[in-house]
Amino acid sequence: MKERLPGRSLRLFRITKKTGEFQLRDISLEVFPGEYFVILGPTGAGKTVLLEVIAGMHAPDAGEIWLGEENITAWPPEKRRFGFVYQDYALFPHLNVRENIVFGLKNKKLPCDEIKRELKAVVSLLGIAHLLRRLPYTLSGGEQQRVAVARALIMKPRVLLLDEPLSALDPCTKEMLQQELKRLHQLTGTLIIHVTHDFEEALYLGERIGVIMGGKLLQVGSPEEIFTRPRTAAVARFVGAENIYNSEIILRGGRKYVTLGEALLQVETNLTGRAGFSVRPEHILVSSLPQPGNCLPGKVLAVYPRGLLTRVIIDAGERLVALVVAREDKGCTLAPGSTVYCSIPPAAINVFPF
Ligand SMILES: Nc1ncnc2c1ncn2[C@@H]1O[C@H](COP(=O)(O)OP(=O)(O)OP(=O)(O)O)[C@@H](O)[C@H]1O
Repeated sequence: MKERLPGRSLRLFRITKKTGEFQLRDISLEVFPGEYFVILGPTGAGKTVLLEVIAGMHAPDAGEIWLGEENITAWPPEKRRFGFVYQDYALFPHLNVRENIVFGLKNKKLPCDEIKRELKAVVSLLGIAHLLRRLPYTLSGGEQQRVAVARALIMKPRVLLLDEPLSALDPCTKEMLQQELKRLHQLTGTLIIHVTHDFEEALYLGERIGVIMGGKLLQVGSPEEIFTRPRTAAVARFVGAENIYNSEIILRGGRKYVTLGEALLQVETNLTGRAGFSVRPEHILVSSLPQPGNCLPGKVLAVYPRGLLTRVIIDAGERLVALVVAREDKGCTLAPGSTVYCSIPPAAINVFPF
């Protein structure tokens, strides 16, 4: 875990907010000073509503928001001094890039030379000096988003809120901007809360990730934890662990096992009784011969080549999805109807409470 920076953490205590039919439910969370925190969830999960409650655009129905030692729940957005960057950039269309960026500082009636100094710094940070005279409609999506980030950063926000800032960009620009956001965060040490539905983006950027679904914060943890140790079937499914089952935990000879079809698979867990478990497709080793350890026979149902990886659907008593690197399929014939053996190391089996 990264060393905590001095400064103020942002804490949410039991936030509830109803908008129409939808409700944010009892959300508690602490984001640490200088942290890059990603809120990850599917469409309609409540990510934007949560971000807008944090920004002060909506008052929560219940619960409190604290910044350091101050209860800011009733503070209007301008008093919070949080930056907000939208998915669609929301630049003022009639102002050029320079005017867009300095808009907030001009409103604050800062002296001209101070505005110039701040502009120069933020423009060089984002590499957009050549764009200053352009109008927003002449900019690419990536350029517009850089300008939107500059406009937020120049205000030296106490917290920077990013609402799906990369989702309208092509994959190449998106990757470049991801790297820039990481670099900007390292340089400025600003506490950032970044909302996305894209778990690869969350894995790359988040120092910690909170997964939200149906208005509930289901899990908060490091990217590694969320990716390999989801604590519910819903989170497991969302982060791409396609093999999800329920089982009784069976104790035999001092070891614990779960059942998959007819097979017993050894697991590493403190849980007892009924439990769920998930296995990521890329953690299943498919071979033509039985292997030592957790290994179950199966019949190939379907094979879908996907470039370097092949997606294999196997009937192993239960439906199993494996992703195999073509060169590493241990010479077995991956064709529908062929018999294969699936090895799943105990460490690759994520057991969670039922
Ligand atoms: N003002 C409103 N009135 C009624 N319902 C609303 C309002 N604002 C949001 N909602 C509903 O709340 C739910 C959560 O919306 P929100 O925009 O927070 O989702 P999201 O997780 O950001 O999704 P996306 O990734 O698609 O942007 C949705 O079902 C939405 O229709």
